[in-house]
Amino acid sequence: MSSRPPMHRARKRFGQNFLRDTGIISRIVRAIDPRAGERLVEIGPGQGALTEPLIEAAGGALEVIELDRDLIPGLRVQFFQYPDFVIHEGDALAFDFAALRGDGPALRVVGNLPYNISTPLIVHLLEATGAIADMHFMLQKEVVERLAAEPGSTHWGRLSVLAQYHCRVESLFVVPPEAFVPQPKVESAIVRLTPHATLPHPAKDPALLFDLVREAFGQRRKTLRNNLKGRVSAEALEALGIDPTRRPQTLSIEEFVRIADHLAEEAA
Ligand SMILES: C[S@@+](CC[C@H](N)C(=O)[O-])C[C@H]1O[C@@H](n2cnc3c(N)ncnc32)[C@H](O)[C@@H]1O
Repeated sequence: MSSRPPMHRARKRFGQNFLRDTGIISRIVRAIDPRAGERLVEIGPGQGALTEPLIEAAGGALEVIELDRDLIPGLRVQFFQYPDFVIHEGDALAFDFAALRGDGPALRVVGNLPYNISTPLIVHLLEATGAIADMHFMLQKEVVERLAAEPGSTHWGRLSVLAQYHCRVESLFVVPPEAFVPQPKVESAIVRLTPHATLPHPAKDPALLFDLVREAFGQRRKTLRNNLKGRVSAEALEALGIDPTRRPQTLSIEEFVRIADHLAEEAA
C-alpha cells in the first residue's frame, strides 16, 4: 500500500477537481484496461486518485506530467516503491509527446484533465497522434459532446472535425459533479480517442484543411458561401457537388476535405 499524500488546497488556476468516487475511479480504470508492458502516461496526476490503480494495473510502470510543483513531493512519497514511476514536472501543453515515445511503443495517454485548458491540450495531442496508441480523458460533458458529435448536429464544429479527422471518438459515460472535491459546476464525461491507423479522408494539405474549417465555422448561422467568401466561389462549391447555401455544421469531413483538396490543387 502507498502512503497518503500531504494536505493540499485545490487550486482553481490549475483546474484542480480531485476525483474521490472510488466506483467512478474503478470504472475509468476498467475502460482504460492498462496492461503490463504498455507505455502509460497520465496528465495531471494531482493527488494520485487515478495514478494508484493505474500503476498497479500497469505492473508498476507509469509516467506522469504535473504542472503544480506543490503536488510533486506528495507523488514522490506516495509512489516511492515503484522504480518505473517517472514524474515529468511541467506543462502538458508544451510537452513533446513524440520525443517521449522515441523508438518505443506508442503511448497510452490518460487523464482527468484540467478543464480550463482541455481544448488546447487536446489540439496539442492531436498534433502528436503518430506517437499515441489511444487516449482516455475526463472532460466537461459539453466538450465530449463536441468531440463525438455527428455532422448536422448542434455540437458538430471545428473540434469535432479536428478530432475525427485523426481519431475514432467514443463517448463512454457521464460523471456527476459529486464524484469530485471540490465539485465542478458542470457534468463531466469520459471519452476515448483512438488515432486511425490509416486516415479515412486524408487531405492533400492538412494545414489548409484546418484553416478552411476554422473559416467555415466562423459564423455558424451564415452559409458556406458567406463564411468562405474570398476563399472559394459559390460556382466552385457547386462544381464540387456542395450546395453553397448549406450551413457549415451540415458538412462532413469528406466534404471539407473535398473543398480543401480543390484549393490545394489550385495553389499548386
Ligand atoms: C482535474 S485535476 C485531476 C487530478 C487527479 N488526476 C484526479 O483525478 O483527482 C487536474 C490536474 O492537472 C494538473 N494540471 C493543471 N494544468 C496542467 C498542465 N498544464 N500540465 C500538466 N498538469 C496540469 C493539476 O495540477 C491537477 O493535478
